[in-house]
Amino acid sequence: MTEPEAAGQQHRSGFACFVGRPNAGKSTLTNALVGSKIAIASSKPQTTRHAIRGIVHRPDAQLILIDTPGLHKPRTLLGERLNDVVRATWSEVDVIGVCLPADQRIGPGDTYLVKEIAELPKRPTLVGIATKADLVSKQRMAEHLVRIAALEEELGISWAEIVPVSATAGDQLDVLADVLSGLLPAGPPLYPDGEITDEPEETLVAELIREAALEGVRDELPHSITVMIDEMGLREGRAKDKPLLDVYASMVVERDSQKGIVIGHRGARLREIGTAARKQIEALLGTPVFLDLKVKVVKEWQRDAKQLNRLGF
Ligand SMILES: Nc1nc2c(ncn2[C@@H]2O[C@H](COP(=O)(O)OP(=O)(O)OP(=O)(O)O)[C@@H](O)[C@H]2O)c(=O)[nH]1
Repeated sequence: MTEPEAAGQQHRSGFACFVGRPNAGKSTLTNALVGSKIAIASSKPQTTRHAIRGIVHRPDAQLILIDTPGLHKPRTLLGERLNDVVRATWSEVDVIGVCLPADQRIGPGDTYLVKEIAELPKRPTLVGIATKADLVSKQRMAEHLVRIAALEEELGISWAEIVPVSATAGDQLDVLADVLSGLLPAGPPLYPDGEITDEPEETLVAELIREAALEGVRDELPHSITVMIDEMGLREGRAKDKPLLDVYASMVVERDSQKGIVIGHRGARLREIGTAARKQIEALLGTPVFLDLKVKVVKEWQRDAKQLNRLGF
C-alpha cells in the first residue's frame, strides 16, 4: 500500500496548463511549482503528444504541466497552426489555470482568452490564479479577486477555485499545488519519480537559443525566427571528466533585414546571442558547450506549408 492510500486518500494524476496574456507570470509560476531541477529523459510521453514543461511529484498526486504557445490573432499559416495546437491542448488537459496578474487590470486580452476557453466543446476545470500577489496591496488584491469572480457571469464560465499567488516570493504556492492536484482524476503516477521534463534535449536547446535570440528584439522579430539544431553530440576523444558538447545550430529568419538584426553590427548581436545561449545550455545540461550558430534566411517560412513541415511545425 502506498502512503496516501494508507492515509485513506486516493492518488491523483493528470495534466494542467497555465494560460494568460504575455507576461502574466506563467513561466515563473511553472518553474516555482516544478522547482529548479530540470532532469532530461529521452522517453516520449505516452499519454499526451504535447510538450511537457514539468512534473510536480507529490506523495498524493502527480501534476503534469503542459506548455502551450500563446494564442494570437492568426495572420499566417503558422499562426493558425499554433492556435490549433493551443486549442487541442486546452481540450486535453484536466485543469486550466488562468493567470491574471494582480498588478494589471483585467482587460480585453484576458477576456479574449477566457472566452476562447468558454467556447471549447470539452471544457476542462478552470482555476483563476491571481499572479504577482507580492506587487499589490491587500485591498487591491481583494478588488482583483472580485473582478476575477465576476468573469464567471460575464463570460459564462465557472471557477473551481480562485487562488492568489506569488511565484517570486513563494507565497501560496503550496495552496495552488493542493488545489490543482485536488482537481485531477484519481489514478497512479504516469511518469517515474525524478523525471521532470521529457522534452528531447534538442528541443530544449533550440528553445534556449531562440529565447536568447529574441531577448531585446521581440518587437522586431515576432514569431519570425525559429531554430534548427543541425548537429549535436559529445566531442569524441575527450577525457571522461572533461566532456564537451558540440552544438551546431541555425537560426532561421524570413528576410534579409531580419538576418541583419540577428547578426548585428559586425556580428556583435550574434556573439551576444551565442554567449547567452551557451551559458543557458551549459546550466541546463551541466556540460561545457561549444556552440556554432549560423543565421539562415528561408523566405516566408511561416506561410509555406512545405517549409513548415521541414522545420517541424
Ligand atoms: N513581482 C513578481 N514578478 C513576477 C512574478 N511572476 C512573474 N513575475 C515577473 O513577470 C515577468 C513575466 O513573467 P513570465 O513568467 O515570463 O510570464 P509569462 O506569462 O510566462 O510570459 P510570456 O512568456 O511572455 O507569455 C517576469 O519579469 C517575471 O520575473 C511574481 O509572482 N511576482
